[in-house]
Amino acid sequence: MAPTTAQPRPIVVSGPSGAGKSTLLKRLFAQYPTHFGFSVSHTTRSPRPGEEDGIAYNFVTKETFNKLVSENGFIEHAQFGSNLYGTSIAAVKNVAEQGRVCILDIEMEGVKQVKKTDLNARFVFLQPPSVEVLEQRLRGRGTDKEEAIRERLEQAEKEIEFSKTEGVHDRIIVNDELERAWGEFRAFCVEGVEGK
Ligand SMILES: Nc1ncnc2c1ncn2[C@@H]1O[C@H](COP(=O)(O)OP(=O)(O)OP(=O)(O)O)[C@@H](O)[C@H]1O
Repeated sequence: MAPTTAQPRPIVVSGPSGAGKSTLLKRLFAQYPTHFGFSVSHTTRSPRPGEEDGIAYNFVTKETFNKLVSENGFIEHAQFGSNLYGTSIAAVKNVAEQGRVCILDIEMEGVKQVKKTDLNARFVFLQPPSVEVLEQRLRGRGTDKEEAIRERLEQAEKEIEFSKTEGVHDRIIVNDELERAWGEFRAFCVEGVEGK
C-alpha cells in the first residue's frame, strides 16, 4: 500500500531566459497561494534590516556554507560579488514537509543536480516558439542590455539542445500563445496537488 504520509513532489521549472517562467509562475502563485512554495536559499551575506533568518534567507557563515558544499548539500550554488548563495536539498524538503509543492526555477546545470538527488521531482521545460521569438521577447521586456541579450540567446540554444535529451523532462510546454501555455502549465502543476 502507498504510504499515507506521501509528500508533494517538487516541480522543477526550467527553460531559457525569456521563455516565460516568471510570467507563468506569477499566475500560478496568484491562483494557488497556499499550494505551492519556494525554498529558502542560503547566503553568506549579512541580513538587511527586516530580513528574518530562515524566511528571507538562511543566513550562514562561509564555513557553514562551504561545509554544506563539501557534503553535496546544495542543488546549485554560486558566488555574486563576495557573497555565496545556494539552494539546499534540505530547504526543498522543508517545503514538501509543510505539505506544499516546492517550485524550483533553475537552469540546466541545476536540473542535472536535482536529478542526482532523492527529491523525486517532476520536470517541466518551458520552450520558446523559436529563438527569433525569444529574442523579440527579451528585447520587448526591456530589462537586459544588448550584451546580456546575446549571452542569454547563446545559453538558450544550449538549454533547448539539452531539453531534447531523452527522459530529462516529464513535460515540454511551448510558450507560443500565453493562454494556451498557461492552461497546460497549470494542469501539469496541479497534478501534484491533492483535491485540485
Ligand atoms: N506567450 C507569450 N507571448 C508573448 N509574450 C510573452 C509570452 N510569455 C511571456 N512573454 C513575455 O516575454 C518576456 C519574458 O518572459 P519572462 O520574464 O516571464 O521570462 P523568464 O523565463 O522568467 O526569464 P528569466 O529567466 O530571464 O527570468 C516578458 O516580457 C513576458 O511578458
